[in-house]
Amino acid sequence: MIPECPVRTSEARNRTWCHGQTAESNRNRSGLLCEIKSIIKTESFTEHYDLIPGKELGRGKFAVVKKCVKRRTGLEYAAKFMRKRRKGQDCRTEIIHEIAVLELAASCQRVVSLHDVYELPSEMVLVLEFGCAAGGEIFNQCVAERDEAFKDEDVKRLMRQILEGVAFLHSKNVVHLDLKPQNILLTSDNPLGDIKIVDFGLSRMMCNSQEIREIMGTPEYVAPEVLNYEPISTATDMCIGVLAYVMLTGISPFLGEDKQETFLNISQINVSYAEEELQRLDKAAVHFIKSLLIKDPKNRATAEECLNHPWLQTHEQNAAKETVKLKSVITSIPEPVSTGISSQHTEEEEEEEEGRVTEELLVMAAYTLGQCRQSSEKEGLTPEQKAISKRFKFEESFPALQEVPGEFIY
Ligand SMILES: Nc1ncnc2c1ncn2[C@@H]1O[C@H](COP(=O)(O)OP(=O)(O)OP(=O)(O)O)[C@@H](O)[C@H]1O
Repeated sequence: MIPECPVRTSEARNRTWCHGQTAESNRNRSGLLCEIKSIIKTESFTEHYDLIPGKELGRGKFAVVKKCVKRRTGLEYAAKFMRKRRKGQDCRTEIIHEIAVLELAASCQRVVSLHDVYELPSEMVLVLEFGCAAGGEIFNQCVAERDEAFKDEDVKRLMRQILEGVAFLHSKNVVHLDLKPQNILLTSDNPLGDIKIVDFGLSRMMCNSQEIREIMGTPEYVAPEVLNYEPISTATDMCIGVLAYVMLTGISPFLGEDKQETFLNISQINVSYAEEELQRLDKAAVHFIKSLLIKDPKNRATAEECLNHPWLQTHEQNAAKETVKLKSVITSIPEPVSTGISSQHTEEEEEEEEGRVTEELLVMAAYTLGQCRQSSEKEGLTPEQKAISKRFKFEESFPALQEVPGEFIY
């Protein structure tokens, strides 16, 4: 069952992504959507919005994102300015696709929402919600010192939300293909808010009859099949395992001394589970990561499966599941033959009984984990292989793999 992604409004829930068209006719051959519902405004952007001077929210190779205020309402937004031509190539189609994907995900609260679209002579401007992404990138906490970094409980909550967003996208056959800490924003950083997924510039629509093979992504987060030029699928997004590793430890598991070493680490799934930062973690968290850092996409856990992973269950959910299991074990035990001895329990006996039940629950939980670990080792999950990994360096950011003609200069 696809987990229901929190929706914004009932109106948003009813939005369709392809007005009067089938999904097939709205998709071109490379997995790009080509129809949008948004009205592209051609009047002057600055007539309606004031750019906040000096407030650049972010910059990618394709875009610069600036904070702005809508004159009519006084509300704040993030304006993403995207150049239409990049080194002589018309990239408008890619921008239209990004708009279409944002429209498709309009009912999912875990995805940034699109407010307005403008077309200027050389750029398109995507006016995105800002207030809900005011806490910045989760990258900042990933590179912070341990005392300022995410607590394990925070990672669990945020990871659940990321997976809700990704499961929603996958249910619509969209693969993001660039999930990394820079593309997961927070609604606030103190107190820690909720996540918003941004940047659908590399995303693609999947369809059964068509194989997509493209070289794209960011080196540390790219999946082995992308490096091997093998077909891309929703499993390609499950580099979420890398995200979980980074969020929990501050270490980028595949990062090598240079790009080649990083690629080698990825293609061999050269990842160390012996790092000190991993040793202190809940075993279920490590098992979660192991279920995703797998070479064969078919063997990786899906977003839905991840959402049901024991690590991401709340204490209450885990306890409820164990109680159900225990009840089924108890009911399967045959009734004892009556001996004529009174079966009435005293209060002390009942208390003792409860104690035994708790003990039994703990044993069952441990057994479940042990079993999972054994089976994943059988599936060929890497033993403690030596990997070259290290903490992030602020200045160290690889360019996206895709050959992008020219830098975006704004
Ligand atoms: N809605 C938003 N609110 C606040 N900041 C944002 C918002 N959207 C994007 N940003 C910031 O701007 C950065 C660049 O945006 P985005 O990733 O969409 O651009 P891009 O050119 O497609 O990037 P890349 O080259 O990494 O693919 C983000 O990493 C984020 O820090």
